[in-house]
Amino acid sequence: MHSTQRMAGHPAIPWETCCHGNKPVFASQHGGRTRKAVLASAVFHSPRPISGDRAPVLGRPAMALQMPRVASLRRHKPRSYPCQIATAAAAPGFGDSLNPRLGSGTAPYHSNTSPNSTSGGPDGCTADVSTSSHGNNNTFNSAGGYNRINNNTGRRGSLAPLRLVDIPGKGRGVVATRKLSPGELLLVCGPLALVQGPAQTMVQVPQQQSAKVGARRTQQRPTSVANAGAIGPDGVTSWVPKAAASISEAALVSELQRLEWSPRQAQILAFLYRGVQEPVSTGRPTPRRGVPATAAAEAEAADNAGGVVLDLTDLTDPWDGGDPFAIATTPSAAVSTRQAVTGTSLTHRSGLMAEQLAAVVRLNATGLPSDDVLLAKLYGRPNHSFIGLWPAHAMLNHSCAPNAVAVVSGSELFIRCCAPVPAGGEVCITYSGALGLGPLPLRRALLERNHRFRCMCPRCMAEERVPRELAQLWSDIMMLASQQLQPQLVAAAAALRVSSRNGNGSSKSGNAGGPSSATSGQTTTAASATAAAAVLPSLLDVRGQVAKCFGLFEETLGQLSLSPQEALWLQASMYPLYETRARCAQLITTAVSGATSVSGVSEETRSPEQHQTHVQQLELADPGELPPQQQVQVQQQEQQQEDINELERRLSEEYLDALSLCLRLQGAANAGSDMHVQLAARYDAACAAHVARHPGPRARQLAMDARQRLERALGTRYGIEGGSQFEGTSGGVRTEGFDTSDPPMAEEAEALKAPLTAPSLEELVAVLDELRRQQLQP
Ligand SMILES: C[S@@+](CC[C@H](N)C(=O)[O-])C[C@H]1O[C@@H](n2cnc3c(N)ncnc32)[C@H](O)[C@@H]1O
Repeated sequence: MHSTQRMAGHPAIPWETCCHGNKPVFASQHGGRTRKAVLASAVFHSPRPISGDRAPVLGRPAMALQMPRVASLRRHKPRSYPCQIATAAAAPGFGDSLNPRLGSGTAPYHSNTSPNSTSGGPDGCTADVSTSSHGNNNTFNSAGGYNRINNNTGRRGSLAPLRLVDIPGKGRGVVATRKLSPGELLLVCGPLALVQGPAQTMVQVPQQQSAKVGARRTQQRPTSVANAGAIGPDGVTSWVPKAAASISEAALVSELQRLEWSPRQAQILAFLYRGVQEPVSTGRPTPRRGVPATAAAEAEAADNAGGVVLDLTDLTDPWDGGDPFAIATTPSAAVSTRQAVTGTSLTHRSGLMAEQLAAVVRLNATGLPSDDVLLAKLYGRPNHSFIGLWPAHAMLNHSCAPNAVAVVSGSELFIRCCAPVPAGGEVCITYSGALGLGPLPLRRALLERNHRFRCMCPRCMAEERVPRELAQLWSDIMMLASQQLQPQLVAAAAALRVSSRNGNGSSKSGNAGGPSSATSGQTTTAASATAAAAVLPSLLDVRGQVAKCFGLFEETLGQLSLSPQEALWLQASMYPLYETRARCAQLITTAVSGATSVSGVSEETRSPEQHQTHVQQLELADPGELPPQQQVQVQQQEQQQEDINELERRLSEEYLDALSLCLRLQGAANAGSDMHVQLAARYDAACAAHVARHPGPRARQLAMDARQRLERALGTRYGIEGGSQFEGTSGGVRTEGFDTSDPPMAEEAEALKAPLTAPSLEELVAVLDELRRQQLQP
């Protein structure tokens, strides 16, 4: 099981001496005490080369790592496509969607990705902006108020002072005319058209095995931290319904063709189509993908939009309140894009032909395997896969360090600020989903391929300054992590699952049966402990390699002159490595727990009656009254237990540290995404389990810190009623900055509070707990 990949020139590392060749020393012939002693020494003496290893100096050949040459990043074919809404949402088959802009946010480096503190800095996209030729700024209240709410429900609209402008090199975009803060609700958008899949009431997470381990352990002793805060044995963290349907762009095109259009909706559509036609000149100009319009259609589209100035507020509620459009359901989704597009070349009522409608959809639509799971649960609604066109949302440009996040709930799309935006700064979302947590070449390739522009956001610019040799080294490290270390972890996790299943079965039979079944139960438990121990060498190997990669990466990062924010962004681009580290630490914790779950070979071979007597002796007898030989035995066992507890505490802290760093990186580059929230919830649960098992001031501090970070992540995505991190917000609607001396505005602000009241932290945490309980169910 040992990997042969080692850092060149590094001496054998101490823990290798604990493994005889490739054979684990934890084989059953070792006595319980011996096994534990070896186990403790193996883990305690594992290498700590994080800062100790020499880093290559700049210019040194990048391949300091001995690893198989792997396909270059550029040739690496991602398994799924980015989506416009930052999310980890990945559902089986969704990546097969015909829509290249849709699909899961699954990171390409691992078969399943887990889904980061909300420390994401300002986007800095303060590009020279000029007032839009399209924008009608009359409705904007320069006193700092929101724009009008133009619908019957009083829900949809622009809630912050935003302005639609022309941004050089990007077409149109949205800027803030005052400072915005994380958690602030910016836009509540209604769709122009929406296709939803069938209702999904079941939220299934392929993490059950890990959860079962947790359930079993809780019967024996306090919750294991590794299981309480699990990233999951396969790194799957998504709460997305399993049966999520794949909906193609074609379904949305059909829906656009089907709808009865008034001139207003036709204008909005033509307005969106203009974005398809306009050339983009950022960086290296790349060809736009817009389908050349026929002269007649172009003239008609121009006519429809011509002279009409649409503002952001005109786009937030295309159907003027309510849901006059019927939400289409999936049958039409079965139509392929080709059929839908070539089958009809009719000019649409908007003046656009089917090809042009398809281009509008391709460039502006958004779809996911599920709308927001947490909100659906909170409001008792089913989830739906969907593809929709929200025109106001479609005005937001992309940044790899987004400062806004979009959340779809039912037919509504909410946009919240997720990192501070200075007055005049551009408000950007990410189009990359989880793939945003990858390196520059990968992000660029995907954006160029799917969206036809070259991203020049501050994060990309910082990463562009990294010397070629280092970029190559980092890319090699990522390849090692994804192509070798992660598969090794997946195999180890599978072996642990099997061992825990055996252990689970044994404890049942031991409880239910008579003496003979108890004996067989103990034997199985011992076997499962041995199996858990057998996984450790492979895990320790991964841990050593990850630590070396980490040392190299962090040291080379230190050689660059970067601001703290830039350093965080670059670390976020190596997220898979950080995640591998956390996962490895988690699995080691689980394996060690499993390996130490029986207390020795002598116990294994005792008869049930002998065992019972022994337990009573240990628990009830005053050690002073025991015969000397037994006193020594009791002391030895107590010492062993202390050693194991200390080992578990250190491993648990190592896991929490790794998880904490992952959370920080999510906050820097993916704040307010569902991945961020899920990870924050896991960190919170893991810290709570840690403090239960290893109480003390440090553990309590960790738990408090985790709860604050969860609150921040939730507040960023959903807004929190009275959240401590979000002073100035009221029910998710920020009232500070509103000119309350203006009576109509104050009224509107008041009216908004009711329908948009944000959930409280308690409500959200209760839903998170409920989701976790569902995960624990077999
Ligand atoms: C959903 S639209 C955003 C609004 C668009 N700018 C418009 O005028 O209609 C997506 C398109 O905007 C442009 N875009 C978005 N983000 C960009 C960026 N960071 N740099 C350059 N172009 C960008 C690309 O042409 C992309 O295909």
